[in-house]
Amino acid sequence: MRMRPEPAYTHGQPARTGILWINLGTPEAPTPAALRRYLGQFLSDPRVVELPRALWWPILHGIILNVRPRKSAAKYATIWTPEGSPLKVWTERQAKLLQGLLGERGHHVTVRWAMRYGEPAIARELEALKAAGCTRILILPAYPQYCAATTASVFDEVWRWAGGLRWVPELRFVNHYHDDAGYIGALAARVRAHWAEHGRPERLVMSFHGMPARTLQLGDPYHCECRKTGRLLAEALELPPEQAVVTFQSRFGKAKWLQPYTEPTLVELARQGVGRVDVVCPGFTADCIETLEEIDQEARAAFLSAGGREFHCIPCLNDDLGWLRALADLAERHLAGWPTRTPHDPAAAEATRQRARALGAAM
Ligand SMILES: C=CC1=C(C)c2cc3[nH]c(cc4nc(cc5[nH]c(cc1n2)c(C)c5CCC(=O)O)C(CCC(=O)O)=C4C)c(C)c3C=C
Ligand SMILES: [Fe+2]
Ligand SMILES: [Fe+2]
Repeated sequence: MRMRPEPAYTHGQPARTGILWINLGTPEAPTPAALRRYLGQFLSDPRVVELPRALWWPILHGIILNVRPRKSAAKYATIWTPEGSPLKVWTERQAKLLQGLLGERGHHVTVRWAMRYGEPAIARELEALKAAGCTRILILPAYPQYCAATTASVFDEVWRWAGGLRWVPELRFVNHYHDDAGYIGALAARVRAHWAEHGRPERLVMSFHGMPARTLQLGDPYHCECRKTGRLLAEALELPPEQAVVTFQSRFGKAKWLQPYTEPTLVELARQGVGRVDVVCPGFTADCIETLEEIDQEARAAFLSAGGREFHCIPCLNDDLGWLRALADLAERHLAGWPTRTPHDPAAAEATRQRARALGAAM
């Protein structure tokens, strides 16, 4: 194994703790070129498309990366903000707020954020935490439901980075929080706030990102965790089971995906005479193309043209304070045993800086 040389000036520095908040990633711009780069990286991940390379490569490079970037870019253009892609804007803001909340609680931790695909890359942010003296790092994916395609792929990337290090920090990984009481409570409060302003729907559709159906048979807990989140949210809202529906969106490719599918379910509800539906996407902790375009634009149009009267897309958790407090609670539980309330020692830090200067290191 080849290990990169590492600066010795961090030796003896008091242990610092870092948290890396990680989301999926998003294109740099709503353009075909940026989408080709993003989709190329995303769809080359063997955790995402589990086909043999010899079979998948010609399809990806011959068809998908020639057709999809233009179509997807046009969709991204409809949701783009002056600050960039919504997913990136929210993810960054969540990290800042988490840092603030943990600081208020007296924790000396450094929170940074990263994207699994594109920038800021996981390796770059882990490197930054290490350079800041973090010898303990909590890996916190922005996915409440565990899925091999998302959560495990984040872990792969962390291990890849650690594999090239001489001094590997202590690492902890948050696997999932689909049934966390704080997360469910924040979702329920979000839905209730919407209802307080807009009245109640006839059905609450809880739409999660889909996955190929075979991953359920192969042992991925994702489907079960989505169903459980859906059940707990319906219970928290005291909804009778017939008013709450769990569905799966964003089908990709020709294979069978987890069912029921979101859009056909909404069309069927409209045809049955359901006038108003509200859709909430509990698997997305931040609004993104999947919620702002696929649900709020495409699914809305499908429901209304099938005879539905009123369609509400409830915003994701984003920068909701109740949610961020729940996230801070979750982080605190996972940090247990790491002495994060020990203040940073200025004298030791100065000694480290002097040592670095003596070693000629750039600080
Ligand atoms: C929240 C969990 C997610 C799972 C599980 C997931 C699986 C999965 N996704 C694709 C293909 C695409 N997903 C796309 C966007 C996208 N996916 C998630 C989350 C999950 N994906 C998010 C948060 C986003 C939004 C990104 C953004 O920029 O806003 C896209 C890109 C958009 C498009 O071109 O349609 C694709 C493609 C597969 C194949 C898959 C599981 C096998
Ligand atoms: Fe996806
Ligand atoms: Fe989509």
